Amino acid sequence: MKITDIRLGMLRVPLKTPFKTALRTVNQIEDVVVVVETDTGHLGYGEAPATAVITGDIHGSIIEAIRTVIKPKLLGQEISDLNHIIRLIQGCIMKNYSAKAAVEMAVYDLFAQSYQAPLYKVLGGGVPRLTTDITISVDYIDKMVADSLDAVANGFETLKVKVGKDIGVDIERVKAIYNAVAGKALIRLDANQGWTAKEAVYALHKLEDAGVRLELVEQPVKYYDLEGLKYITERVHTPVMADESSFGPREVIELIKMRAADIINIKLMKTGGISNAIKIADICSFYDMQCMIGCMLESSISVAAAVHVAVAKADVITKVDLDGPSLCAFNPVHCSVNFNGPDITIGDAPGLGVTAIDGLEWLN
Ligand SMILES: C[C@H](N)C(=O)N[C@H](CCC(=O)O)C(=O)O
Ligand SMILES: [Mg+2]
Repeated sequence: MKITDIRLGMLRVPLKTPFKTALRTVNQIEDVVVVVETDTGHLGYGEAPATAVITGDIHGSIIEAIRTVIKPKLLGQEISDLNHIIRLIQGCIMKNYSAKAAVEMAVYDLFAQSYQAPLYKVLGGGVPRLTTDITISVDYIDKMVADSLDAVANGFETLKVKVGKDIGVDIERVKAIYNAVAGKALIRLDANQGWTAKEAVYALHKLEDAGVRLELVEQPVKYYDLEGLKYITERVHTPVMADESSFGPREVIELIKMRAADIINIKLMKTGGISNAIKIADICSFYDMQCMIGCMLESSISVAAAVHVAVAKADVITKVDLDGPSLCAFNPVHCSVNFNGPDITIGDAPGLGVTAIDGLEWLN
């Protein structure tokens, strides 16, 4: 099975409601889709969102990195030489993690198809079902409480509550949601770098003293502020998770050595794909550190890839934030991973099991 072409498309899907974080507001998913074609007629699928404020990637850079750098290296490569192809993808260009992730997952898709097995089986197997949280966008307190109650009514038992705006209002936001969903849902916070270290310790102590039990707090401070992350981790009971501070294995090793965080959020768009996600999971497993698997604003192509990784690494990936498809107004991707509210299941189809994508606009 040899690679004969790599085609690109754009997939746009409106969100049910605007997605609002401390970093940005978004109304629709707008992702580059990668289709790797082979001489056997098999197709491998990948997807990359342009999350400029986190990864630095924009549509133009993703498209050009794939078209002009990655694709020429991959044409003619034999899918069974997976490790060689991974080295080509990871070594041919600095950074550009979303572009690498999209192409790499399409190659993994083909590799698993060549064994006629679902991807998670080729990655080591596991129980093909997960439960995801859902994001509650940062907003007026009443709106966030209403959104949280809706999410609980729709079966979600973990809420990822976005904060990181005004520290005083953030404390009130969390208290109001906690009281509204009392006992019915676990709450994890994501400040998306919006607080200082001192603000984070102040807010978390206030919440802890008020009896608000949080599962974790994600990326309270700027991505580069590892000392700040460590300062918080040492002072609060609530577990601290690194998201924007941790991209690849190098950052994870540094965070572990510094003891700067309790948990790592693995996202394929930060790691540059499945191969580094697996390395991070293995590093964390070795150091008895838990991981979350997360996503950007992604549809169910790339989120399906993350689901397969999470299932195969379930011993260490104990937390799941794969709500991209749940945030969409509809699911245009026909795929063997089924997203049904909080419940995610994988079918028996080989690879990622993508069979069709409604509304895909071809770029070449
Ligand atoms: C969608 C997911 N639940 C999430 O919240 N991801 C964000 C970044 C998403 C974005 O801005 O595209 C995160 O964990 O920071
Ligand atoms: Mg985050």
